[in-house]
Amino acid sequence: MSQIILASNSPRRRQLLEQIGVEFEVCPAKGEETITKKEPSEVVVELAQQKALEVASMLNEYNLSHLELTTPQDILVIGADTVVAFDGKILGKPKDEQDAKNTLAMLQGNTNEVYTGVSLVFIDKKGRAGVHNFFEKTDVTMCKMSEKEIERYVASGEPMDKAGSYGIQGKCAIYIEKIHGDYNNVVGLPISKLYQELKSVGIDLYLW
Ligand SMILES: Cc1cn([C@H]2C[C@H](O)[C@@H](COP(=O)(O)OP(=O)(O)OP(=O)(O)O)O2)c(=O)[nH]c1=O
Repeated sequence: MSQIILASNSPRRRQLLEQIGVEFEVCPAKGEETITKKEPSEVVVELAQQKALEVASMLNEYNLSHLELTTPQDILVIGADTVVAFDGKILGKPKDEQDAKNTLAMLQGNTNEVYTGVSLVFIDKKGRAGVHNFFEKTDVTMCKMSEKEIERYVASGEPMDKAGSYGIQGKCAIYIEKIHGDYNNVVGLPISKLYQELKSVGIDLYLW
Protein backbone atom coordinates (compact mmCIF):
# COMPACT_ATOMS: atom_id res chain seq x y z
CA MET A 1 0.00 0.00 0.00
CA SER A 2 1.65 3.21 -1.03
CA GLN A 3 -0.77 6.08 -0.43
CA ILE A 4 -3.76 6.60 1.86
CA ILE A 5 -6.18 9.50 1.45
CA LEU A 6 -8.79 10.35 4.08
CA ALA A 7 -11.83 11.87 2.36
CA SER A 8 -13.00 13.73 5.46
CA ASN A 9 -13.18 17.09 7.18
CA SER A 10 -13.68 15.47 10.57
CA PRO A 11 -10.88 16.16 13.07
CA ARG A 12 -11.97 13.04 15.01
CA ARG A 13 -11.41 10.77 12.02
CA ARG A 14 -8.03 12.37 11.41
CA GLN A 15 -7.00 11.87 15.05
CA LEU A 16 -8.04 8.21 15.04
CA LEU A 17 -5.94 7.45 11.96
CA GLU A 18 -3.01 9.40 13.44
CA GLN A 19 -3.39 7.50 16.71
CA ILE A 20 -2.59 4.17 15.04
CA GLY A 21 0.41 5.55 13.21
CA VAL A 22 -0.92 5.61 9.65
CA GLU A 23 0.54 8.12 7.21
CA PHE A 24 -2.14 9.77 5.13
CA GLU A 25 -3.29 12.90 3.32
CA VAL A 26 -6.59 14.67 4.04
CA CYS A 27 -8.72 15.56 0.98
CA PRO A 28 -12.30 16.29 2.10
CA ALA A 29 -15.29 15.66 -0.16
CA LYS A 30 -17.23 18.81 -1.02
CA GLY A 31 -20.29 17.54 -2.86
CA GLU A 32 -23.90 17.28 -1.82
CA GLU A 33 -24.84 13.97 -0.29
CA THR A 34 -27.83 12.09 -1.67
CA ILE A 35 -29.74 9.54 0.38
CA THR A 36 -31.75 6.87 -1.45
CA LYS A 37 -31.75 4.19 1.27
CA LYS A 38 -33.92 3.74 4.37
CA GLU A 39 -31.96 1.51 6.76
CA PRO A 40 -29.34 3.41 8.79
CA SER A 41 -26.72 0.78 8.00
CA GLU A 42 -27.34 1.30 4.27
CA VAL A 43 -27.51 5.10 4.54
CA VAL A 44 -24.10 5.41 6.19
CA VAL A 45 -22.48 3.12 3.64
CA GLU A 46 -24.14 5.01 0.79
CA LEU A 47 -22.91 8.37 2.11
CA ALA A 48 -19.43 7.08 2.93
CA GLN A 49 -19.12 5.73 -0.61
CA GLN A 50 -20.26 9.01 -2.15
CA LYS A 51 -17.54 10.85 -0.19
CA ALA A 52 -14.80 8.35 -1.09
CA LEU A 53 -15.74 8.14 -4.78
CA GLU A 54 -16.00 11.93 -5.10
CA VAL A 55 -12.49 12.38 -3.73
CA ALA A 56 -11.12 9.47 -5.76
CA SER A 57 -12.48 11.01 -8.94
CA MET A 58 -11.05 14.45 -8.10
CA LEU A 59 -7.59 13.50 -6.93
CA ASN A 60 -5.97 15.52 -9.67
CA GLU A 61 -7.67 18.68 -8.31
CA TYR A 62 -5.81 18.45 -5.04
CA ASN A 63 -2.25 19.59 -4.88
CA LEU A 64 -0.70 16.19 -4.40
CA SER A 65 2.36 16.73 -6.54
CA HIS A 66 4.58 15.75 -3.60
CA LEU A 67 3.04 12.26 -3.77
CA GLU A 68 4.41 11.75 -7.27
CA LEU A 69 1.04 10.56 -8.48
CA THR A 70 2.29 10.84 -12.04
CA THR A 71 3.93 7.52 -11.31
CA PRO A 72 1.14 4.93 -11.23
CA GLN A 73 0.80 3.52 -7.77
CA ASP A 74 -1.81 2.06 -5.48
CA ILE A 75 -4.04 4.55 -3.73
CA LEU A 76 -6.58 3.91 -0.97
CA VAL A 77 -9.28 6.54 -0.38
CA ILE A 78 -11.21 6.25 2.91
CA GLY A 79 -14.67 7.84 3.29
CA ALA A 80 -16.88 7.57 6.38
CA ASP A 81 -20.27 8.70 7.60
CA THR A 82 -21.88 8.56 11.04
CA VAL A 83 -25.56 8.77 11.97
CA VAL A 84 -27.57 8.11 15.12
CA ALA A 85 -30.70 5.95 14.85
CA PHE A 86 -33.50 6.13 17.40
CA ASP A 87 -37.17 5.20 17.30
CA GLY A 88 -37.17 4.68 13.54
CA LYS A 89 -35.53 8.04 12.89
CA ILE A 90 -32.11 8.71 11.37
CA LEU A 91 -30.42 11.65 13.05
CA GLY A 92 -27.57 13.51 11.43
CA LYS A 93 -26.08 16.80 12.58
CA PRO A 94 -28.62 19.27 14.01
CA LYS A 95 -29.94 22.03 11.74
CA ASP A 96 -29.89 24.58 14.56
CA GLU A 97 -29.93 24.82 18.36
CA GLN A 98 -33.65 24.07 18.61
CA ASP A 99 -33.16 20.92 16.55
CA ALA A 100 -30.31 19.88 18.87
CA LYS A 101 -32.52 20.45 21.94
CA ASN A 102 -35.37 18.41 20.45
CA THR A 103 -32.99 15.59 19.55
CA LEU A 104 -31.43 15.47 23.02
CA ALA A 105 -34.87 15.58 24.68
CA MET A 106 -35.66 12.46 22.68
CA LEU A 107 -32.37 10.63 23.28
CA GLN A 108 -31.95 11.33 27.02
CA GLY A 109 -32.77 8.37 29.24
CA ASN A 110 -32.80 6.03 26.21
CA THR A 111 -30.49 3.83 24.16
CA ASN A 112 -29.63 5.01 20.64
CA GLU A 113 -27.71 3.23 17.92
CA VAL A 114 -24.69 4.86 16.31
CA TYR A 115 -23.84 3.66 12.80
CA THR A 116 -20.66 4.51 10.97
CA GLY A 117 -20.26 3.44 7.37
CA VAL A 118 -16.82 3.21 5.83
CA SER A 119 -16.02 3.08 2.14
CA LEU A 120 -12.62 2.00 0.89
CA VAL A 121 -11.88 2.91 -2.72
CA PHE A 122 -8.76 1.36 -4.20
CA ILE A 123 -7.11 2.67 -7.32
CA ASP A 124 -4.53 0.31 -8.68
CA LYS A 125 -1.46 0.85 -10.79
CA LYS A 126 -3.52 0.62 -13.98
CA GLY A 127 -6.02 3.26 -12.79
CA ARG A 128 -8.71 0.67 -12.08
CA ALA A 129 -10.93 1.33 -9.07
CA GLY A 130 -12.40 -1.17 -6.62
CA VAL A 131 -14.70 -0.53 -3.66
CA HIS A 132 -15.06 -2.31 -0.33
CA ASN A 133 -17.70 -1.06 2.10
CA PHE A 134 -18.68 -1.97 5.65
CA PHE A 135 -20.38 -0.51 8.70
CA GLU A 136 -20.21 -0.79 12.47
CA LYS A 137 -22.95 -0.23 15.05
CA THR A 138 -22.63 0.79 18.71
CA ASP A 139 -25.44 1.10 21.25
CA VAL A 140 -25.20 4.17 23.49
CA THR A 141 -27.34 4.54 26.61
CA MET A 142 -27.76 8.12 27.82
CA CYS A 143 -28.64 9.22 31.33
CA LYS A 144 -31.71 11.28 31.95
CA MET A 145 -31.13 14.98 31.29
CA SER A 146 -33.28 17.82 32.59
CA GLU A 147 -34.43 20.58 30.26
CA LYS A 148 -31.92 22.88 31.93
CA GLU A 149 -29.07 20.42 31.40
CA ILE A 150 -30.02 20.08 27.73
CA GLU A 151 -30.11 23.85 27.33
CA ARG A 152 -26.71 24.26 28.97
CA TYR A 153 -25.20 21.50 26.87
CA VAL A 154 -26.56 22.90 23.61
CA ALA A 155 -25.33 26.39 24.60
CA SER A 156 -21.82 24.94 24.89
CA GLY A 157 -21.87 24.52 21.10
CA GLU A 158 -20.58 20.96 21.23
CA PRO A 159 -23.63 19.28 19.63
CA MET A 160 -23.69 21.38 16.48
CA ASP A 161 -21.25 19.39 14.31
CA LYS A 162 -22.15 15.97 15.64
CA ALA A 163 -24.61 13.33 14.53
CA GLY A 164 -27.37 12.92 17.13
CA SER A 165 -26.37 16.29 18.64
CA TYR A 166 -23.91 14.83 21.13
CA GLY A 167 -20.22 14.13 21.48
CA ILE A 168 -19.41 11.10 23.59
CA GLN A 169 -15.76 12.21 23.67
CA GLY A 170 -16.59 15.70 24.93
CA LYS A 171 -18.72 17.34 27.60
CA CYS A 172 -21.51 14.88 26.94
CA ALA A 173 -19.38 12.16 28.54
CA ILE A 174 -21.10 12.99 31.86
CA TYR A 175 -24.42 11.90 30.37
CA ILE A 176 -23.26 8.57 28.92
CA GLU A 177 -24.43 5.73 31.15
CA LYS A 178 -23.00 2.88 29.10
CA ILE A 179 -22.12 1.76 25.63
CA HIS A 180 -22.20 -1.61 23.93
CA GLY A 181 -19.73 -1.92 21.08
CA ASP A 182 -16.81 0.05 19.72
CA TYR A 183 -16.29 3.51 21.31
CA ASN A 184 -14.28 4.76 18.33
CA ASN A 185 -17.22 3.96 16.08
CA VAL A 186 -19.28 6.55 17.98
CA VAL A 187 -16.52 9.13 17.59
CA GLY A 188 -16.68 8.62 13.81
CA LEU A 189 -14.33 5.85 12.70
CA PRO A 190 -14.36 2.18 13.78
CA ILE A 191 -10.62 1.94 13.63
CA SER A 192 -10.36 -1.72 14.71
CA LYS A 193 -12.85 -2.90 12.10
CA LEU A 194 -11.13 -0.72 9.51
CA TYR A 195 -7.84 -2.47 10.17
CA GLN A 196 -9.45 -5.93 10.15
CA GLU A 197 -11.40 -5.24 6.94
CA LEU A 198 -8.25 -4.01 5.20
CA LYS A 199 -6.52 -7.19 6.27
CA SER A 200 -9.43 -9.25 4.93
CA VAL A 201 -8.92 -7.74 1.47
CA GLY A 202 -5.19 -8.37 1.61
CA ILE A 203 -3.90 -4.99 2.78
CA ASP A 204 -1.56 -4.93 5.73
CA LEU A 205 -0.91 -1.41 6.96
CA TYR A 206 2.50 -2.35 8.43
CA LEU A 207 1.93 0.14 11.22
CA TRP A 208 4.95 -0.30 13.44
C1 LIG B 1 -22.50 10.49 18.02
C2 LIG B 1 -21.22 11.24 17.80
C3 LIG B 1 -20.89 11.76 16.54
N1 LIG B 1 -19.73 12.43 16.36
C4 LIG B 1 -19.36 13.00 15.04
C5 LIG B 1 -18.60 12.06 14.10
C6 LIG B 1 -18.74 12.74 12.77
O1 LIG B 1 -17.62 13.62 12.58
C7 LIG B 1 -20.03 13.57 12.90
C8 LIG B 1 -21.08 13.12 11.95
O2 LIG B 1 -20.92 13.78 10.74
P1 LIG B 1 -20.44 13.10 9.38
O3 LIG B 1 -21.29 13.65 8.29
O4 LIG B 1 -20.36 11.60 9.53
O5 LIG B 1 -18.94 13.60 9.20
P2 LIG B 1 -18.33 15.05 9.15
O6 LIG B 1 -19.24 16.00 8.41
O7 LIG B 1 -17.91 15.45 10.54
O8 LIG B 1 -17.00 14.84 8.32
P3 LIG B 1 -16.81 14.31 6.78
O9 LIG B 1 -18.18 14.17 6.14
O10 LIG B 1 -15.98 15.35 6.10
O11 LIG B 1 -16.08 13.01 6.92
O12 LIG B 1 -20.48 13.39 14.25
C9 LIG B 1 -18.85 12.63 17.41
O13 LIG B 1 -17.79 13.24 17.24
N2 LIG B 1 -19.15 12.11 18.65
C10 LIG B 1 -20.30 11.43 18.90
O14 LIG B 1 -20.53 10.99 20.04
